[in-house]
Amino acid sequence: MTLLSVSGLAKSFGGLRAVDGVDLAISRGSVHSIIGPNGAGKTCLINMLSGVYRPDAGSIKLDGRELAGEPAHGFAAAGIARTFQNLQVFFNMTALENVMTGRHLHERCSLAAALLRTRALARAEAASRKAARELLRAVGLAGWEDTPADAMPYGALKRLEIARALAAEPRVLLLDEPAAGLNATEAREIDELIQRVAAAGTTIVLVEHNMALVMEVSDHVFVLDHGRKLAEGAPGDVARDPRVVEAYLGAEGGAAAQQQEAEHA
Ligand SMILES: Nc1ncnc2c1ncn2[C@@H]1O[C@H](COP(=O)(O)OP(=O)(O)OP(=O)(O)O)[C@@H](O)[C@H]1O
Repeated sequence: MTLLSVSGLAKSFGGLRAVDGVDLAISRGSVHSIIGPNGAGKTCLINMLSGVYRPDAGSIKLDGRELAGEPAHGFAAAGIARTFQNLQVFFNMTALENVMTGRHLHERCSLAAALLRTRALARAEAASRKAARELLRAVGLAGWEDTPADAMPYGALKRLEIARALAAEPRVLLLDEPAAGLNATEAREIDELIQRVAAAGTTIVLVEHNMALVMEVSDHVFVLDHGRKLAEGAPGDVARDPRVVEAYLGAEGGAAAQQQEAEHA
C-alpha cells in the first residue's frame, strides 16, 4: 500500500529543470531507491520531499495528506526525517546529545516546566536520554555516547546522523548518500542498518551511488536522468535495462549488479 505518493513534482533553477514532472508511489515499509548520474536531480528531489525546497508544481502526499508547500518543520511533524549528503551533526556536542536533539518533536514540556526545572521535565529528559542510548546501540555506536562528535571517525558520524534522524520516530526516512566516503566494510554496515530499519517498519527513500548497496537493499529502484524518470522497477530489472546501463551504470556497473543479483538468486 502506498504511503508516500508524489505526482508531477517539478523544480527549476533559472532555466534549468532540475526535477521535471516526477511521479513516485512509495510503499509502506519498503526501501525505495533513487539513482541517477551526477546532476540528475536526486538531492533536489529529496529536498522537496523534506520541505527544504518548495516545489514549483506537483503534489507530495503522505498517507493522503498534502504536504507540498509546507515548510520543513511541517514535513518533520508529519513524519518525514532525513539525513544529508554533507554531514549535519553538531560537532560541539557528544554523540548522545546529537541524538537527543532529534527527539525534540516527541518532547512535551511547557515553558513553565522548563523554567522551573520540574520533575516532569527531569522525567522527560531521562526518557529522552534512554531512547537516545538505545538508538546509538541500534546503529552500532554503543560505547560512543559521551564522545564529542568532533572526535568521531567519519563512518561513525554517518551512523550518528541516521540515529539522530531515527530519534524523530519518522514514518519515512530519507537517506541522501549514506555510504558516500565509506570503505567496503562500513558500507556493508550501513547496508545491514538500512535493512534492520526497514524491517522495523520505517519506509526508506535512499539516494545512493554505491550500486552494490542499492541492489542489495532496495525493493524498488527509480532512475532519474536530467530531472525525469528514465526507468523504474525491481533492482534486477533496472540493472538489466539497456537505457540505464548506458546512462548511468556503465557496462562495468551493470555487470556487477547482475553478478550481485545472480549471487542472491
Ligand atoms: N539551489 C540550487 N540552485 C541552483 N541550481 C541548483 C540548486 N540545487 C540544485 N541545482 C542544480 O540542479 C541540478 C540537479 O542537482 P542535484 O544536486 O539535485 O543533482 P544530484 O542528482 O543530487 O547530483 P549528485 O549525484 O552529484 O549529488 C544540478 O544541475 C544542480 O546544479
